[in-house]
Amino acid sequence: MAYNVLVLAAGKGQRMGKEKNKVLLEIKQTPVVIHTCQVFENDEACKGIYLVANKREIDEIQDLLTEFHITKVKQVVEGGRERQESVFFGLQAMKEESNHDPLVLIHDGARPFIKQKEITKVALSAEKMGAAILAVKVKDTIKKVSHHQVQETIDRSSLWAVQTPQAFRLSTIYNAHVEGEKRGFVVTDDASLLEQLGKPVAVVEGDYQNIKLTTPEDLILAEHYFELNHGGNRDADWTRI
Ligand SMILES: Nc1ccn([C@@H]2O[C@H](COP(=O)(O)OP(=O)(O)OP(=O)(O)O)[C@@H](O)[C@H]2O)c(=O)n1
Ligand SMILES: C[C@](O)(CO)[C@H](O)COP(=O)(O)O
Repeated sequence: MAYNVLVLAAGKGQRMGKEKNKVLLEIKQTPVVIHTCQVFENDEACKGIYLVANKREIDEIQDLLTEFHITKVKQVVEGGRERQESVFFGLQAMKEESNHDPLVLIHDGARPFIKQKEITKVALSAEKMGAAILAVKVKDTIKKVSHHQVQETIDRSSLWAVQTPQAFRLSTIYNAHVEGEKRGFVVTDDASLLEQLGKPVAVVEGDYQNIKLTTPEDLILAEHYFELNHGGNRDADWTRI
């Protein structure tokens, strides 16, 4: 099973509240997005990385890719205003370079703790089912709230928290983005486009450690996950940033 991966790094990281884009923050002197790319660089099933970045950060990211020997990057693509647009720009670049219909994994650059096991699981599921996502069962009680009043408690037995990578045939997800644009779909993940078009999406159990670095407290968790996975170096000094 071979695939190309689209790594998304063109956000602003506003919820993180730091001076720089959160995917450029460092864990042990290595930027988050490089940690993410290294996972795919080391996966022999990954045949190409397409990295989507902010226009003003492309040169910095190109230098980082060289410095950290990320050799599988085929293109660094300029992102869009929203994640959905960034994905579409990345898919367009991938489609222009592909002479076949490869499996494509779409992954948040802000999720550096993705593991090989989950990548393989979601890719194999998509190869079989056409589309697959990683998700983990929610652990909290979820309520619908309006004006600080509980409206409804949602039965959590069927609720899952969705992660990335999300995996598809390139033509499937590219066409879904085109159709979604035509119909004015606004989505926060790519599988939603297929769902709204009535197409099936398989769910593969993910790993709770595959967190998306979003708010400052995620950085504390990231430091511990890094130690857990890379040995006990406490070099991740978030106060430096
Ligand atoms: N226009 C955008 C927005 C987001 N992303 C990427 O999509 C992933 C998930 O998005 P999110 O966590 O929301 O990142 P930001 O948009 O940067 O965060 P915020 O909403 O706090 O600004 C991130 O790796 C982010 O870099 C992107 O490539 N292009
Ligand atoms: C794609 C995603 O990570 C799945 O949970 C999530 O939807 C991204 O949302 P964000 O607001 O762009 O971080």
